[in-house]
Amino acid sequence: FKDVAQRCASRPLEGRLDGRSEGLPDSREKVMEFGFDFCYWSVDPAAPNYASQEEVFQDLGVCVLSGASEGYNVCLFAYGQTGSGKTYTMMGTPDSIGLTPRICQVSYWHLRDTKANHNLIFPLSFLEIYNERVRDLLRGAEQKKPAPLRVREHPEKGPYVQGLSQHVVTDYKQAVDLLEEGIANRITAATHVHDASSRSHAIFTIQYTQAILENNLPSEIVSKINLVDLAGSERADPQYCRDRITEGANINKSLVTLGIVISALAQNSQMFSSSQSINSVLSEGEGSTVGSQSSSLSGSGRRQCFIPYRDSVLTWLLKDSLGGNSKTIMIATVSPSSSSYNETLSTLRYAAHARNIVNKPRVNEDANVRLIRELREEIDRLKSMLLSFEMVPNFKGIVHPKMKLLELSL
Ligand SMILES: Nc1ncnc2c1ncn2[C@@H]1O[C@H](COP(=O)(O)OP(=O)(O)OP(=O)(O)O)[C@@H](O)[C@H]1O
Repeated sequence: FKDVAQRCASRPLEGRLDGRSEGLPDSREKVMEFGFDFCYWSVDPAAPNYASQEEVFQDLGVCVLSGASEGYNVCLFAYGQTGSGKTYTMMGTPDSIGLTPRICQVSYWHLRDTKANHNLIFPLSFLEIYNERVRDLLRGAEQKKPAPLRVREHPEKGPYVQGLSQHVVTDYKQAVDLLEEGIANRITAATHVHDASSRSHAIFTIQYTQAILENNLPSEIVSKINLVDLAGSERADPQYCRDRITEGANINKSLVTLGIVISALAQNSQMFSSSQSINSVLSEGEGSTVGSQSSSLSGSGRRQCFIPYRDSVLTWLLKDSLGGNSKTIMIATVSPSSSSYNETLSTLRYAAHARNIVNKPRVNEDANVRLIRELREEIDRLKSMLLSFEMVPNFKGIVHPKMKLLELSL
């Protein structure tokens, strides 16, 4: 991703974890290095380097909001082992609200400030993926046991959930009520480390919609903000009941697929950037004929990896966020406990792969407005061509067939 950040948001240890860490030094003394854009420590609120929710919001949440207001799709997702602080970071607690409500809060401040223009609207939706099925978390009491929703793919807009409810609310209070309703509907269960572990992946989506006037035409820029709280990446304990084991297997399946997708995208991005640098070296050295040679080199060399987005509902739904038109931030949460060494290492490796992905975000322009802009640019280009023909002395008085065509097309 272009803007990957890792949050090493270590939380205070709970009794059970504490007991197992016992402050013993870790025997594995090999130093491993991982890069990151931001690193936060949130174990002891009294520590001078303690990172508050506000600080995390100022770094990451503001980035999300500025990307969306510029017209880009933005995705922020939290990945890490069970109990490491994903839900705390994404949602927070009533006393310490997390990224999602803060992003809503600032969005609705914008809405209030620009209300006179009626140019902003933010439909919200909230879903969870549980056992590879999509559930609408905002269906209310109307459906006791809602049928799973189907994922479909639009040729231009990409994957979407058919029948997912969209809620247009007008202030922060209503947005937070919806968020709380969704969180309460989410499936949680006790695991060996966490009493209320999220057993599903949750995706809260804000359709950041701006009505604008471009080229004197009313148009809309719709940027999608996906805020994703993943289920914990832990191994299923064989002593759990059957439901927990099935859940664990499905969580692992989707997280393993996410890992494969991230690795494949990272590999493709690296291949692309190395073929770009070969191209530039060759073209610098050998002039114009080399371009075709080098492209065949990269073309006939290693082939781009296939990206198995459809192997899990999670990766299918996040297809654009992971490898397409989106600015994406990954938050990796890790526990300070030495008993979590392996999980921590695997989380950091996951994040290190994600850092290599280069997405291609673009402003989501209205298709008609884009067409008009492109046509105007084409007219300007043709006009300047015409002018340059007229300026060439030999062409004075001679009606070149291309000029005739140009005049006709203008
Ligand atoms: N930085 C923090 N400061 C204070 N409390 C925290 C912090 N991070 C997490 N906690 C608390 O630790 C507990 C577990 O955190 P949380 O639910 O966020 O974990 P999780 O990674 O989402 O777990 P799971 O994957 O099992 O859902 C919660 O009670 C939460 O409030």
